Amino acid sequence: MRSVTVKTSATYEVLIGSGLLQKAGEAVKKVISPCKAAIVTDSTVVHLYEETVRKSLTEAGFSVCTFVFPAGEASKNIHTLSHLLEFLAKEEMTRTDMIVALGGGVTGDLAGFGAAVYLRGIPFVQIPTTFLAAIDSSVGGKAAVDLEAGKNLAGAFYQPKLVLCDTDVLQTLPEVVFADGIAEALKYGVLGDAPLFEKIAGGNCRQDLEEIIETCVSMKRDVVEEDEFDTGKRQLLNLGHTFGHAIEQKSHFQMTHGHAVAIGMHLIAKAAEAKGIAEKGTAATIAKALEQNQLPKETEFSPAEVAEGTLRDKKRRGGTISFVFPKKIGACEIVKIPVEEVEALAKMAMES
Ligand SMILES: NC(=O)c1ccc[n+]([C@@H]2O[C@H](COP(=O)([O-])OP(=O)(O)OC[C@H]3O[C@@H](n4cnc5c(N)ncnc54)[C@H](O)[C@@H]3O)[C@@H](O)[C@H]2O)c1
Ligand SMILES: O=C(O)C(=O)C[C@@H](O)[C@H](O)[C@H](O)COP(=O)(O)O
Ligand SMILES: [Zn+2]
Repeated sequence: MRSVTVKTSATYEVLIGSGLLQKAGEAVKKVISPCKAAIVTDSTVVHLYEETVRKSLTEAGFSVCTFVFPAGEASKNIHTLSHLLEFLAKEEMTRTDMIVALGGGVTGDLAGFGAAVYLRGIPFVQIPTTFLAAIDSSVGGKAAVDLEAGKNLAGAFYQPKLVLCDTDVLQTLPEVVFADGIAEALKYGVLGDAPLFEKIAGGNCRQDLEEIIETCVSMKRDVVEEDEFDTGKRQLLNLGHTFGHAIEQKSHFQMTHGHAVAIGMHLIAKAAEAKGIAEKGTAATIAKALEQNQLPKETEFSPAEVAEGTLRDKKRRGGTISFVFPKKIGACEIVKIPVEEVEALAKMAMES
């Protein structure tokens, strides 16, 4: 088993390895005394892993209730959050009780936000079950729901007490969902680790899962420890997300996050090359890696539509929006773009 320690406003362990679901109760008990545990999970994961986690928690002395919501991004909204909060209240959960987020990034973001606001904050644990959640969303404390107006527009920074990443559960992931995680893993490669990018681009990442998860989580840990509240360096983790989030919102959240990030990363690499920021060939290298992993690289939306969605990005400060531009595979920089130039940038990205 591997372990990464994250030291932010709260300090916690990310445990990565096989068989962790069965040991969840004992692992959680080391950081939270036996109490009432609300497992939050979706309509797919509940049938796969809820029983194992429930049994393990019960054997360790926790009493368990379960909140289930319909799987998918379309559930990551204020209505599901409201149902979750009413459920917690009905279950008479108190400040010493806890939430266990069992699922992908949608579950983690929703449950984390619920934990942050219910009674102004109760403890929570992340048990990621997608590759994307394992390498990215379960760590760092960003919790949110989408608004119709845009992605993750209501949320909080709220760190978990523990992250249990059981690599066995990734075996049941459909390839298309696994590919969502590959898009975020490629992001970590483009941001700062060219060998990681090469390994993932080759399309064999199911073989080195533990190592890849540890590498990505460690990179995220380094960034989040320096800038927990997203005022500077952490914005680098938004590579591909500025256009990507706009595409998700324009698709009414039908396109998955990882697929939208894949397109966003390719588009911004093309724009960076056209502006002379990125080394020639960077966008083509990213395009090839996406193709080899069955990920999309272009959008049907127009530059005007993408630009319109982009204006709601959280990196907007008054008249400018910060974009993350690749310089080459393994290095990126943040550049402020005036709001009125965003459509031209999107056009440059789509037409080059
Ligand atoms: N908080 C953060 O830092 C952060 C980082 C990256 C992404 N995110 C968010 O994460 C979300 C995307 O997460 P996701 O890609 O995990 O999507 P998801 O949670 O919707 O999971 C994808 C699908 O896989 C199913 N599933 C989950 N685990 C499974 C398993 N082990 N076997 C079979 N099926 C399984 C789910 O039921 C779902 O249908 C987006 O909302 C995105 O904004 C947040
Ligand atoms: O943790 C971060 O910081 C990230 O940016 C990771 C992203 O992969 C993730 O999708 C995040 O939720 C996007 O953040 P947002 O602040 O733009 O909503
Ligand atoms: Zn993301």
